[in-house]
Amino acid sequence: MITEIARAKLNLALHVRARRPDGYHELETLFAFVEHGDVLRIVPADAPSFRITGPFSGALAGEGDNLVTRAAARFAAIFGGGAHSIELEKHLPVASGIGGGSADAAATLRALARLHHVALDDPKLFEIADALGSDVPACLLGRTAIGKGRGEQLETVPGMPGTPVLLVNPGVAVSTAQVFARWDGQDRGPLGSDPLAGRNDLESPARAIAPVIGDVLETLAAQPGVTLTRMSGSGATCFALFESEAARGNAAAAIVRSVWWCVQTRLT
Ligand SMILES: C[C@](O)(CO)[C@H](O)COP(=O)(O)OP(=O)(O)OC[C@H]1O[C@@H](n2ccc(N)nc2=O)[C@H](O)[C@@H]1O
Ligand SMILES: Nc1ncnc2c1ncn2[C@@H]1O[C@H](COP(=O)(O)OP(=O)(O)OP(=O)(O)O)[C@@H](O)[C@H]1O
Repeated sequence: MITEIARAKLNLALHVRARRPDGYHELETLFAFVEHGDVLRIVPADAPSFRITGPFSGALAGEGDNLVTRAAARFAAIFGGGAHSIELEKHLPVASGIGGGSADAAATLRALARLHHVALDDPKLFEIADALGSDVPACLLGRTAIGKGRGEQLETVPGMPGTPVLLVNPGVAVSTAQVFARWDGQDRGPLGSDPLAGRNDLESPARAIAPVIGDVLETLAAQPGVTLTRMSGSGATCFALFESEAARGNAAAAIVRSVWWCVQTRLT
């Protein structure tokens, strides 16, 4: 059995530069990953099977299609390898800006590659990832990186491993396509030499759809020891970086009294 962690993705900064004729947007983003994530278990089997367990399995129960099974089908079409029994233990909220589905698809590709002796840097794996979604190549790479284009042009950069992080989601699912559609079309400039001094251009359109995001950001920014507060991706999950684990713990204790999903983790 192969086990892979599908780590949550954060956009430490996300600059939207242009709307493209194909309906996508040109981005400049700083991708980072945290320790917390979904868990994927894959074992070769006589017949294919797929089951979802874990605290957020219910949100996906009614959907016949899943990025995990799509990734497995595309892997099989290119590399072969037969049937598998797959379990996805869902810990990340769905449609929440931290790339849960993308991380699951990437973890599926990594697990199958390990099982069938395909090199993790095989360009065909990246082609499969690219076809599955804009965030999947970054999740396959799984390292701190600047992303350009649709998000698939990646350049690794030094990360800040071990930095204490608090993830907070107010329990509102936000559609990525709807948030991009509300972007006002104004280019506010590139990522600078310090991307952490940047911004998330999807924050304003996401807040128009889910105003509670403003409350989350305000609550996080008010916590002692916070060094950065921002929304990730198209929302609604927001994150805060802290100067110490103690400061993060105190913030989590204050926030956990609300009904918001709140997880203490670290950057990888
Ligand atoms: C917001 C981010 O999470 C930032 O990392 C990504 O840009 C979104 O990545 P994703 O969920 O993997 O996105 P996809 O599944 O490729 O696209 C979902 C929808 O988001 C919009 N989309 C996505 C990526 C992009 N660069 N421009 C877009 O306009 C499109 O309407 C698309 O139909
Ligand atoms: N394994 C999966 N986990 C979560 N969502 C999935 C999965 N497979 C398919 N989906 C579909 O993908 C949609 C987006 O889910 P996901 O959790 O990846 O969004 P997200 O966190 O907003 O991603 P991003 O940050 O890439 O925009 C869901 O509404 C769901 O219908």
